[in-house]
Formats: sequence, structure tokens, C-alpha cells
Amino acid sequence: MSEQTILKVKNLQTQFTSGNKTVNAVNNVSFSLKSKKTLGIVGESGCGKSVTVHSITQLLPPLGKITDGKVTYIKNGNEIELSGLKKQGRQMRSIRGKEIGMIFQDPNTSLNPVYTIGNQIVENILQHEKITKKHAIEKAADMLNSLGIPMAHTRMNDYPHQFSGGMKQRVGIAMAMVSNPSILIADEPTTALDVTIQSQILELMKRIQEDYGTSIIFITHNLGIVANMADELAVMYMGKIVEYGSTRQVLTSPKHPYTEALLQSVPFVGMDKEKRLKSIKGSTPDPSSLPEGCSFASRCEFATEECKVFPNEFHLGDGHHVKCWLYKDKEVSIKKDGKRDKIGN
Ligand SMILES: Nc1ncnc2c1ncn2[C@@H]1O[C@H](COP(=O)(O)OP(=O)(O)OP(=O)(O)O)[C@@H](O)[C@H]1O
Repeated sequence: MSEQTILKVKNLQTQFTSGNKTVNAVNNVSFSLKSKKTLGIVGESGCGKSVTVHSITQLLPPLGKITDGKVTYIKNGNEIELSGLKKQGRQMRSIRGKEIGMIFQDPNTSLNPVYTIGNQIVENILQHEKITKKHAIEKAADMLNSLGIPMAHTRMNDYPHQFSGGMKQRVGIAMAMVSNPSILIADEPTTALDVTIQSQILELMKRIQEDYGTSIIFITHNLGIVANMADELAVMYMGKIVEYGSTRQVLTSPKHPYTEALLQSVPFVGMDKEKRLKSIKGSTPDPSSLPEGCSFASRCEFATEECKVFPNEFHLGDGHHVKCWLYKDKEVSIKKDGKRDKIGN
């Protein structure tokens, strides 16, 4: 059976304009999120990971604007064009939380310091579900219990500052999951936590996916984490997806020079102490005046004259594609009859 798509992002473009400067934070980005699967989005700081997901949920800061493209949420065969909804309209607010839950790097972002944990989760439930307060309290306690918060009923009377960082992130997950959304967006959910707590939270997210059949978009700059979490991977650079494929394809057979460079800059356990990590030469260009062609060209050891024109997307088979002229002769085309045909070598 073919995998079902739950979210389609097509040619998404989001800009920030301030004075006479415009930043194309997300530039012609397309991807599909498959039902019950995890899509990882990786890339250096500032490449557009967060703006991509904030565009999906229409939670952009005031200067940010979606200028093109389409975001479609598909539920039970019905397509809802999120990009066509009013940012603060009833339908969009209901989709946020009920259909798409979000957890952030800093759990304090989703928790209000002046209300008890219980109060916040219960309010969240009552916003999206027509149930009694008593039922909502039970539901909140059950969710906290299942996410490893002992004595949940008592702890619901506590305030966020009475919880440790890891516990707060569990509460953040409970807030996001309590209405059983189909999609969970996790924006660097473990970056602020130490490694043992980090792995507990990651395991928890996997369990949630198994128990609830949630589809996850997982944003991180940590390639070790995506290797463990994601089924598919999008590598972003300066607002564009430069490589996309299954996590295995991208991590074991990276094609874009940027993906390769990212992988070479990651330390691993057992690594030879004498071996130097490779850093990516140069720095990212000014996002408000990007070069016409490939934005990575100034840092790429394979760059040629050709890179002054932005590369097409070359399909390498089995869903793996890359935007780099190095692959122009290696593309696999899909014939009209659906069969693949290899062009060149
Ligand atoms: N509020 C804002 N005002 C102006 N520009 C912004 C704003 N938020 C983001 N940007 C710009 O959008 C681009 C993408 O930012 P984004 O936060 O999506 O990056 P990121 O990949 O999520 O980075 P990080 O890993 O550091 O969170 C950057 O060039 C950034 O400067």
C-alpha cells in the first residue's frame, strides 16, 4: 500500500522585509510529510528551518510574510489549504493545537509562568474539545502520567518553575499532544537538555508516534539525532532544500557538497583523537543579498562557472533529489509509463 501524505508544502516562499532589505528566509521549498512518519529538517543556524514550520502554522513574526506557495493539510481525504486561511481566523486557530501540535526548544516558550501546569493543560483541552472541566482534568493527568510525570494529579497544582528542564519539556509535549493532533512539529526540542534527558525525550516522542500514529516534523542541527529519529530528511541551506531523501540515503550517500561538509563536521564516539574535524570553509552569505546562483558556491570546493546559475533539482531515484550541477548527468527520469530511465552514467 502506498504511503499517505498528510501535509504538502509546495513552492513555499516566506520573506522578511525591513526598510529596503528583504530576506528570502524560505525560498521555493517543497516537501511532503507522510502519515505516521518523521521528516527531519537539518541545516546550519539561520537556514530557514524554523521559518518553514512557522509558515505552515502561520505563526510568523510581524515582519514575516508568505509571498508564494501552498501548504495543504490532508485529513481523511479532505484537503485543507492552510496557506489560504486567515492567520488568526477560527479555522487556523483550531488547526493549531487540535490538528498540528508544536513543541519548542525552550519549554518556557509554551508555558506561562503565572499559571499552574494543570491550569494550562486543562485550558488547552477546553479550547479544542467540548468536554467538562472534570473530564479535562482527568485527561490532563492521564497524559502527564503516560509521559512519565509521577503523581500527576498533585503536580498539576505546581507552577512551571517547580519543574526541571526535562520535566518541563514533558509538560510541553503533553500540551502539544493532549488533543491528539495528527502532526507534531518539534523545533529543536532537546537542544536545551543534557544528553541523558535528551534521549529520554526522544524515546518519548517515538513512543508517542507509535501509540498515536502521529506524523512528526523534527527540526534540528544535530545529525546524530535525525539519524535516530527521522525516516526522511531535508537538508536546508540559505532558505532552500538542497538535498532530500530517505535518512539512510542522505546520511550514508550524501550528494550535495553541503550535506557532505555537514557530515564531516560531526564528531563521533571512538573517533581518532588526532583526526581533525572538517569545518565548512567561509561563512554563510548575507541573506539579504544572496548571489544569483547556488548560495553554497563560495564555500564549495567543486564550484564551477555553472554554479552562477541556480541548479535545477536532479532526481537520483527512490525519492532522493539534490540541487547541484554535479548531478546533471546522473539524473534518473520517470518515463510516462512510470518506469525509471537512467540518463548518462
Ligand atoms: N523576526 C525576524 N525578523 C527578520 N528576519 C528573521 C526573523 N526571524 C528569522 N529571520 C531570518 O530568517 C532566516 C531564517 O531563520 P530561521 O529562524 O528559520 O533559521 P533556523 O534555521 O531555524 O536557525 P536556528 O537553527 O538558529 O533556529 C534568517 O536569515 C533569519 O535572519
